[in-house]
Amino acid sequence: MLSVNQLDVAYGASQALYGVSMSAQPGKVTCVLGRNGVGKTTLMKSLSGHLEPRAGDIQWQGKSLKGMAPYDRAKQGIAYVPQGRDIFAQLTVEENLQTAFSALPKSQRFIDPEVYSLFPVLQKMLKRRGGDLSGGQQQQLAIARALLLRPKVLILDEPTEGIQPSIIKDIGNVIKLLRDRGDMAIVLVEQYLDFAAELADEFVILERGRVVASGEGAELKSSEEARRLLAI
Ligand SMILES: Nc1ncnc2c1ncn2[C@@H]1O[C@H](COP(=O)(O)OP(=O)(O)OP(=O)(O)O)[C@@H](O)[C@H]1O
Repeated sequence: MLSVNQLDVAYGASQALYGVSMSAQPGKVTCVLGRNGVGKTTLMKSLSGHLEPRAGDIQWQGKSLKGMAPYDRAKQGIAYVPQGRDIFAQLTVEENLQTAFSALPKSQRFIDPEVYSLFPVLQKMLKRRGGDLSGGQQQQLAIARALLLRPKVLILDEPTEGIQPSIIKDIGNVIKLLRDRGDMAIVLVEQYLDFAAELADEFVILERGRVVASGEGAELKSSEEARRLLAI
């Protein structure tokens, strides 16, 4: 289990998270929801090791991740797909996938064909440059690259942002499939309540850096409070 306990995170003098606690379990999708600027990305960057909290702790399988760099967290199986995707525009799709290899032992440095069965479009585009892909295809590439790490925790920061509906549906199906395998904890940041409600087993809602609601995914669809907190 990934557990976040009383996390405070600040950018210099400006505090972005206040006493945030949450957990994510294998075989479940945990959705982190909230409007723009409430601290969702700050929380994800703290999980991935790109930001070090001012107070509180993050534990994976009972061990603190304090001070552990993103690269070492990736080696521990914590994979992060950032908002904006971070695809290398000048590298081909294949080369983008291969950038995952540096965090893998030599025996695992190959592109698992499963990635192509999850995202068939990538196989067709292996020699195309990352920058020539559509936003949706780049998102699929970023998720595929993270999956090559054989993650135990998969962190997806707004994978649906700016993406056409058919690809959103495909990404939703992949998330369900990965969840149903039972060995991966998925943390999904979302702005769209309907997409989140369809996938969430658990949820937390942030407002101004604090957790203001949490519960079982099944409650999300009918939750008036969720609608109020997420309405623009
Ligand atoms: N690099 C930074 N330096 C200073 N303040 C920052 C920085 N990044 C984010 N913030 C501030 O921290 C707060 C939380 O931002 P964050 O990006 O985590 O929110 P978010 O919920 O992910 O928003 P969005 O949905 O727009 O991505 C905001 O007030 C934001 O202005």
